[in-house]
Amino acid sequence: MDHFQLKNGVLHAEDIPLTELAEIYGTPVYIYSAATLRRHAQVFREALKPAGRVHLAFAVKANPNLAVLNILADEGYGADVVSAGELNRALQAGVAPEDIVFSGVGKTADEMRHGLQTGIGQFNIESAEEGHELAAIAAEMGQTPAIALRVNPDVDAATHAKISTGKAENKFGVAIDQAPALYAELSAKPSLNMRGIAVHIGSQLLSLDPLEQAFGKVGDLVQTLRGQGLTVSHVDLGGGLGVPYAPGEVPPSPADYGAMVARVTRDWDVTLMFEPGRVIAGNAGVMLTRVIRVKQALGNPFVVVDGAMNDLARPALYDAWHDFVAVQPNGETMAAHIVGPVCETGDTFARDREIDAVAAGDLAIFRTAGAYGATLASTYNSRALVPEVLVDGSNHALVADRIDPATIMAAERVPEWLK
Ligand SMILES: Cc1ncc(COP(=O)(O)O)c(C=O)c1O
Ligand SMILES: N[C@@H](CCCC[NH3+])C(=O)O
Repeated sequence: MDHFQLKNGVLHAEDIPLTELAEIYGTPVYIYSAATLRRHAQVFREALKPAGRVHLAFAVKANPNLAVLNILADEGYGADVVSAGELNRALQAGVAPEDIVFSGVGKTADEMRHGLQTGIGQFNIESAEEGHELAAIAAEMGQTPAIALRVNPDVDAATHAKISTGKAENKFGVAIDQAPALYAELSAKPSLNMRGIAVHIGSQLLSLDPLEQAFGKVGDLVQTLRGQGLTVSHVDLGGGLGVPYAPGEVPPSPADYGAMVARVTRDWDVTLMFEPGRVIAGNAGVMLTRVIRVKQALGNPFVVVDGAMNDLARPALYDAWHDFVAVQPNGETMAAHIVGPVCETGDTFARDREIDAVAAGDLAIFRTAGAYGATLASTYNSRALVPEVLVDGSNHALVADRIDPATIMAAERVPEWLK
């Protein structure tokens, strides 16, 4: 069920009209629905019931807001983190250290120490170099962290090139053919508890086939490793499940995903781990924006909104589609380009799109902005950092301030010698 719905002609977030939220918090602003987050967390968990022993870790990168993480921690989710900053957020939100998985190709020595001091549940290591470095640091600290080796199965996830991670040319993981030798080498290190394999081939996947192909290769690897007398008790299958953005886009349902996972992993006898991000948070958020003006042009008019590429970067980065919907639709439509005020041609949300008719001063939302939305925001063009609001039934609260350019400027210095 969609928690952003029209009631009496006005789009609401749960029980609150978006007109009211715009009045209170200003625009542009991200609005999250707590009910949607909880429901998605529950649906995903339910979908994986047939797969047996599972550990769910929300991919913090998708939406690191502390209020969002609190909700997911309450739903029993651990956290998949890729930096000390994300690790600290997860801890602050109440995620137990043992439920935290540390992924990423570029963990620094300091970040490894921090993870070890904190007692996180698992490091997913992505190279021989990283494995040796972590072994040395763990030995120094007298620890034996649990480790999964992330493999690169060389499978085409059929998603945007910039969010594909499982092809041989991508920087992620160890080539799957090299995994047996490296796994054996690292298993011999007394300071590492080698316990599993991790895989994540990309994000916004719209077909289960590449996932099934990758998981099949991982299953073969598990057999090979066990055949070598090595222990494999955990397999982390990553995230990646897509969400519908554009009309006609139909991603596999969590239930279909769960059924495929259960079928492919039936004989593995491991604890399965998952790192969902977008499927939990994507549809739980919208970006609310106000039309500054409608500029007539040679072709279709430009609808200039007060949200920009620095607030919602996905269209500029990946040519991504986000539905644009008027908060108080009048039943008419118009063909237009939707653009922000930033001085880049790439600050374009849509071209020649048939949208709800809007005029200067009207409110509208970009849908499906709860994942990789606010977290990718910047202050480019000295714009404010976009704020975030959480709605929970008839409650609403600012969960991330609008950081204005003066605050950013206050953190800058002109050296004495230039004065
Ligand atoms: C290692 C890892 N795990 C999990 C995720 C979350 O992916 P998604 O948001 O597509 O579920 C990502 C991002 O693609 C990732 O790189
Ligand atoms: N930022 C990307 C997803 C990146 C996934 C990171 N592993 C997006 O908005 O689609």
